[in-house]
Amino acid sequence: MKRIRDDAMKIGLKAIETVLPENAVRAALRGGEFSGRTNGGGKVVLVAIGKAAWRMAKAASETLGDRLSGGTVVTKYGHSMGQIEGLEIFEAGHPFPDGNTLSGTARALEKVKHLSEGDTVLFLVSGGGSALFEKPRDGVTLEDLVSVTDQLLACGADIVEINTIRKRLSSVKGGRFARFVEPARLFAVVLSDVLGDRLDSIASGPAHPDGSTVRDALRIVEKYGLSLRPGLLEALGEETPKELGNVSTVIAGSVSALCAAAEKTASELGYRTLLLTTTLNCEAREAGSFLASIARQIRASGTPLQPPCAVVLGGETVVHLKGKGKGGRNQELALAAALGIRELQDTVLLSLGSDGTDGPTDAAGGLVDGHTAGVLAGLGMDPESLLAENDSYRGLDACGCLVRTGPTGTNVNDLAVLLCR
Ligand SMILES: O=C(O)C(=O)CO
Repeated sequence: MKRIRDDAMKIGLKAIETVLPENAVRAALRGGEFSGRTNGGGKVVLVAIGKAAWRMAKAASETLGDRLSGGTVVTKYGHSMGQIEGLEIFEAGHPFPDGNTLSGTARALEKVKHLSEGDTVLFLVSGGGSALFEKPRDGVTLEDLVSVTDQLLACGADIVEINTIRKRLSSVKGGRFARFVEPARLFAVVLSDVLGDRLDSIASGPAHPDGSTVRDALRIVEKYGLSLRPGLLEALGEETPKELGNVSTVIAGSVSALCAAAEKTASELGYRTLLLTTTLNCEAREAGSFLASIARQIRASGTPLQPPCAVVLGGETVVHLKGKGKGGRNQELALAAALGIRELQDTVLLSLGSDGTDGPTDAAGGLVDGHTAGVLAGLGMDPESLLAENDSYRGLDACGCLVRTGPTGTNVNDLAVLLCR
């Protein structure tokens, strides 16, 4: 089993490497679209927002050198790795915006305020941008934003719903930042952490026409019984830009790129590949059992693929916590799969978060095989009880099946790879 476990790790780590912010930004800036846009001269001013902002900005600064006329980076506390020549760096609150969010954003706006038609704003966007890039709409306070974010995070709303509300309380979200920089052009490089790569939802879409409407926003308020004071309801009633004429966008990293890279390595290692989905979004343990059923089918009848084969999935599963244990969605998926592939030879399942952090643990996910359930039983642990207690971390740790990568610096959802040799 060692060889196939090693193959799974190679596939997972190489896939993450492909979507590291540095690689993603360099590839986007070397592409013809950006060069074509900036060849005619004019200033290029950088604005980088999100958890990967520092690393994206560093790569842009190294790639563009003195073509950059300064800029601003706003990232989460602890995510800056020092000064970058010519750029101002702010660290700020996440998931709740704070005073630094507002001052970092104000500086960014200041620098792009008086640009002209031949100038370009290089806008580097990554997950977390909603909390880190903010200028509240007139009449909306920082305290309002914190209270609304708090309600939205607690009520079970998904990221598209959460950001539908955030956009309307903001002067920079929902396409309004792109309007602000007019007549300059804006070139956005986006590292997507939203399933389906909805550009109007990633970081609340500061430079993308907003696909959501006032009606959607009001429906969300009603659905979750949000308590908003009248001034905020008024802000929700104002429509966001639906068309922008000054923006080009490249999605430089996403779960699709993560999966494509996994398929490529698997195929180089001699596996037939099948990309099953890039929008996996169900309960983690159900995804694990489903993948185990596919493994059994492959072993029994060579369908849908003959071994050696790799089935690749991307997305983000959910866990509805019932127990008091410790774990994460990837670990729970792996543990459920371990039960289902019990005693299958040459079969492994890897599930890991591309950011290197799975739930409130130091692991990125789990790597299990046909022996894992038996090993757990030998240690006196019952996989079913571990699952019932949401205690996947303890079980996988005990049998050496946790994957620890440390923080990877990127964040494009999760990857699962089923390998059968
Ligand atoms: O809106 C955000 O900040 C997210 O993390 C989703 O992109």
